[in-house]
Amino acid sequence: MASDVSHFLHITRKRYRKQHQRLKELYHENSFLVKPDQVIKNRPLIKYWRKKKSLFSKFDERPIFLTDELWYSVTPENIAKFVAKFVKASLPNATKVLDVFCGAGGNTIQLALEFEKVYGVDFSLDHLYCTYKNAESYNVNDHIWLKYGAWEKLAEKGRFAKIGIDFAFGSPPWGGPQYLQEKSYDLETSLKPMGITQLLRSMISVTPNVMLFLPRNSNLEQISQATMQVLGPQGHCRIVYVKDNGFAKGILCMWGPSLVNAGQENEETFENIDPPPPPPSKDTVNYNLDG
Ligand SMILES: C[S@@+](CC[C@H](N)C(=O)[O-])C[C@H]1O[C@@H](n2cnc3c(N)ncnc32)[C@H](O)[C@@H]1O
Repeated sequence: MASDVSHFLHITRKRYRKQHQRLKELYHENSFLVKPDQVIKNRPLIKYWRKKKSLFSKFDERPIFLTDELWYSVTPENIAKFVAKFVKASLPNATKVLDVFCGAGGNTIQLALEFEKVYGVDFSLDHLYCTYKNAESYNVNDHIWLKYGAWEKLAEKGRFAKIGIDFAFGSPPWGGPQYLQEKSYDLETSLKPMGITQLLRSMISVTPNVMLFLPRNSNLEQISQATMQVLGPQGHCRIVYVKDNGFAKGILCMWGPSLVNAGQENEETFENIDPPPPPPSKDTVNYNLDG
């Protein structure tokens, strides 16, 4: 379905004139469209180009839009699909969900395939535009509502506190591919735009059901500390290690009783995330997704 420019200009209000104009230009120039014969000049991006269909399975069928930064920061489709299906199974009555750092829409799109309304936030207009265009390629653009702005400011103003968000997801910037150079990733100083305690607090102010996608070498002690600081000594966090084709991709940290108690408590390892998992149940001990 082709959209006209008026369909996504709600990303910026008329009063943000510069951003409004920029969005119109991006649209008219079809900016950031990845062409099939594109020459990737930025060498570190070549490895992402080679596995582009793991980022968006529709790469060869439908137009996909990515900035250089998004090539390495978009959530691969099978992980995003797993997240969306896991949340749907844990919170079957949820209707409104929030993706705090929506980037290229990897998570927003999969959430929109499961839930009625997905709010996406990003402080990059180029990225919001990519989210919208990619959502169009997956025919879910009518389910998404995009908000331009820095999350810390929107949270401080309580922008999403009163609209009844059922679940909030966040894949915050890890600081580029060099995040693995730290033996133990410091979640208070390396995570952007704020440390884990502040980020969790800001998301919990919107909904009790929160999930973050974080580096696999994250300092778990800091997650425990953040949980206690924000939720008190009785607070619980569940950590799921995500592996794809045998490679650890990151961890999913979740808060809120429905997410924490779905399936088994404590830690699990998820192997090869395609095909999507069965709905979590109390009886499930480990999800073996190797097929
Ligand atoms: C790791 S990417 C998210 C990838 C996304 N989940 C996807 O699948 O495409 C992080 C995103 O957060 C955005 N971002 C960084 N700091 C932000 C802030 N303070 N407020 C809102 N968005 C921010 C960046 O522009 C980037 O698009």
